[in-house]
Amino acid sequence: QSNQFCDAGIGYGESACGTQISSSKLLIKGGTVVNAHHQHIGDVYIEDGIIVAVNPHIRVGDDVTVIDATGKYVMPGGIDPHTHLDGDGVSTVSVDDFFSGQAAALAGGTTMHIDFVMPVDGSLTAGFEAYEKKAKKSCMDYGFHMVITKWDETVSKEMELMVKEKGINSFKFFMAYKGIVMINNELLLEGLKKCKSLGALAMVHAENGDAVDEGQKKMIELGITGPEGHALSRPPVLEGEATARAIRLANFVNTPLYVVHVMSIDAMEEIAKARKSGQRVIGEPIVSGLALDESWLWHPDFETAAKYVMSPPIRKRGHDKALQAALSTGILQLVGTDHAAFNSTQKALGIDDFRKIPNGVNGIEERMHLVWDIMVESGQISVTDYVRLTSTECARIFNIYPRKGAILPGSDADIIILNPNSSFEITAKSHHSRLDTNVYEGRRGKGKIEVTIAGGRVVWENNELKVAPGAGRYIQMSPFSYLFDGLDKKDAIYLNSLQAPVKRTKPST
Ligand SMILES: NC(=O)NCCC(=O)O
Ligand SMILES: [Zn+2]
Ligand SMILES: [Zn+2]
Repeated sequence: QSNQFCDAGIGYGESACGTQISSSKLLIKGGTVVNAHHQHIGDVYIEDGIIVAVNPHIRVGDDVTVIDATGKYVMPGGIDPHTHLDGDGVSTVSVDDFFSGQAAALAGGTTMHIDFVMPVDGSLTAGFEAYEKKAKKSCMDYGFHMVITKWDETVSKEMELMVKEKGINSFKFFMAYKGIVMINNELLLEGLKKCKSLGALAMVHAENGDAVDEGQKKMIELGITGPEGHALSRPPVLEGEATARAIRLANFVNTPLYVVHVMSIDAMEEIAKARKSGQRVIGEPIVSGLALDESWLWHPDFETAAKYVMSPPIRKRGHDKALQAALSTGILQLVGTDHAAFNSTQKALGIDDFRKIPNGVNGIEERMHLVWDIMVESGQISVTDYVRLTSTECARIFNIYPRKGAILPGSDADIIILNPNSSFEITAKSHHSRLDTNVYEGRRGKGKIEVTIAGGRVVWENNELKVAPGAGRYIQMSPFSYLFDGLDKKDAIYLNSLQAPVKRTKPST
């Protein structure tokens, strides 16, 4: 398999890179075109990066590049709602930047991702500018969420600026990582209120950070310093508690909530309960939570065990199956990756103390294949469901549908062609991430993404990547997605119910 993209580490320029196929007119012929609500056999015609027509038979001239998709699925490119490219760990920076991470994504059928911007010294503006710079080398489209780590008038004003001028429509709050980025209930409440007023989606990393801190100290006292201590120190109950708390506070404020990386039955059941009661809560499992179990953390080889350290931890067998079932029944709505790539040398920072192992696993390249294999091949979901969970629902939640997440006239030409009769194999040797390891090493499955088209250009074909830095665009996302529809009515009903204060007589003296 050729690895034909330019490596930022060895100094690249446009001329050194594989050039992206330049034909501005493409016809994808005879495939099964799948959208979230419908599938049919047909042709897709693309001009200048936009889908122009989707019809049973489209005739074109000689100047059009034709791709035969007979017997294959033609679907919207994946959108990964949760990545950390070029991301700051506590003591080290992840190895995949906006070029290598995106190249890997494209090889795996993902054509857009939404990354988390960390503020710089508490400043959202400085954080945004830093990520704008990091993302200059992008070879696919991307958007940003913004992390909130402190609260004051400046942060509140900057949130407004991010939404009104910078195209950000979601803010993330860490309920864990005590002493680093963890926020308390008071800040979470302020943040939820501000999000509501801006029509921005509040997102939470839901673990009880105080209890995690306690759990970590206990493990070290017991002499459990290896990667298994990571799982033992932050059990599912702490994820369930924080998820429940965030859900209740969002309910109190009457604003939608997005729970990132749902890893446990405990958290999933809180989301199920809230959704059943009518609350607008979105649950995002990630591919590692669907595909792996915690037993790896007990592996006798440190390097092997450490590569599975992420937070919340990958759980015991049984949680994976429950999360899959929750996806198939609509309790959970979309799948992310939380791609945060730290290599073996970086993971070895925690050789004597699991608390120092950088948190994060790969997934940006593997998500689309694994979700197909685990969910579609197993018969748990339909092909239309697959499109919804990997692309369309993300586009809807972050208000970029139908520009993204659909194969419709007028949509961006971000498309994959998947051959259900072919197979994939995952290895660190052949993957496109800069990581020297892969948590899915050796995994095989059915269904292979043979072609990826991003912005109307064929960037992955015949196991070859043809990408160039600078081709990706920043996608601005506007506030007030469908999740906000009608919320004001609930507020009005509540306010009306307060209009009749109780008339009390004063006690006679
Ligand atoms: N998840 C993880 O372990 N690392 C990335 C940061 C986060 O999302 O918590
Ligand atoms: Zn997180
Ligand atoms: Zn994350």
